[in-house]
Amino acid sequence: MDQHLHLQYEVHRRAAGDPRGARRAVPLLIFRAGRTPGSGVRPSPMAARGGLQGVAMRIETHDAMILMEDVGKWYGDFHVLQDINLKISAGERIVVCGPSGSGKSTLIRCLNRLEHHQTGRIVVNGVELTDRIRQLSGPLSEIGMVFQGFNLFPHLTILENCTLAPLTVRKMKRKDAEAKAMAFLERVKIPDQASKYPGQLSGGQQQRAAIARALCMSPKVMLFDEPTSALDPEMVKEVLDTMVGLAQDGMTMIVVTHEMGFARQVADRVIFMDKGRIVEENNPQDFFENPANERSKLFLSQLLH
Ligand SMILES: Nc1ncnc2c1ncn2[C@@H]1O[C@H](COP(=O)(O)OP(=O)(O)OP(=O)(O)O)[C@@H](O)[C@H]1O
Repeated sequence: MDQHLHLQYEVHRRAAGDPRGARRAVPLLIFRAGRTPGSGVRPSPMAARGGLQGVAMRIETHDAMILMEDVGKWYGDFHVLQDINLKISAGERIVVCGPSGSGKSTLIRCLNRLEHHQTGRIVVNGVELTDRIRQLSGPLSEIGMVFQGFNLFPHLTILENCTLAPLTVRKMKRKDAEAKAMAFLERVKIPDQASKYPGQLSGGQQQRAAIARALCMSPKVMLFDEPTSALDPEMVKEVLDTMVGLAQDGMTMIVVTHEMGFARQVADRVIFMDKGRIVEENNPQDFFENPANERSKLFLSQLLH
């Protein structure tokens, strides 16, 4: 489970000291949300000084919302992602599956800078993710992520969880942010939980609140990392139904899940990973009925037993 929920605050500042004025750089300064109850939101020391942490430059990727080219990543000596090549268009629904430890979470965490790749290139929404961009910010803040463990702020109400980023990152007026949050809480069918704290909700309700919170930032793409694995079986359906609704609305989605029924119903493509590689990329019908890879066949047969 991810313990590090960061919110990114974007501060636009003209690049200082560029005598030619040719590089219209937009420094992206990152603040970190307080992680202890009551600590509120504080800028990192560097951000408080107005320091430069990263420079984003728009890259033309044609119709690709997400582009991964020969991406590699290591944890120490362990090669966790190898030769990852992936192109995802706006509106596509991708399900990523594979055995435990195959690198699925790491792959999607690289897309929003919770992890850093070491080789190759990742471009998200026209922005290349370089080492200088430490976390999502600017155009990348339009990526929503939903974690297995919900990661709601426990000391904030559900409504406050949903309005925090729109108020601080998007600078929305409180009235508008709250109206938007309530609209999404209605959509995920928990408007009556708005004034409660996460600990007072069921797991399924917390996960739907987490989805509503992500939607409040008007994301262009949503990443889901095993969103139902921590839920009791009776709560899985309510979360999957919410995700199916999002898919039907045309949201670009990358979903790491073992819920193969969801994959069959929703996915445009299924990506199967093994030992850090994408070993099969197929439409759901072929993937489930005629998997091309021996490892996928074994994986699917084990799921059925
Ligand atoms: N921070 C880390 N440091 C070292 N190794 C890590 C780290 N995070 C993950 N790993 C290792 O990298 C491999 C891939 O992990 P990852 O979580 O991406 O796999 P996964 O396919 O999502 O697995 P699961 O289905 O069990 O969640 C695993 O062997 C894991 O132990």
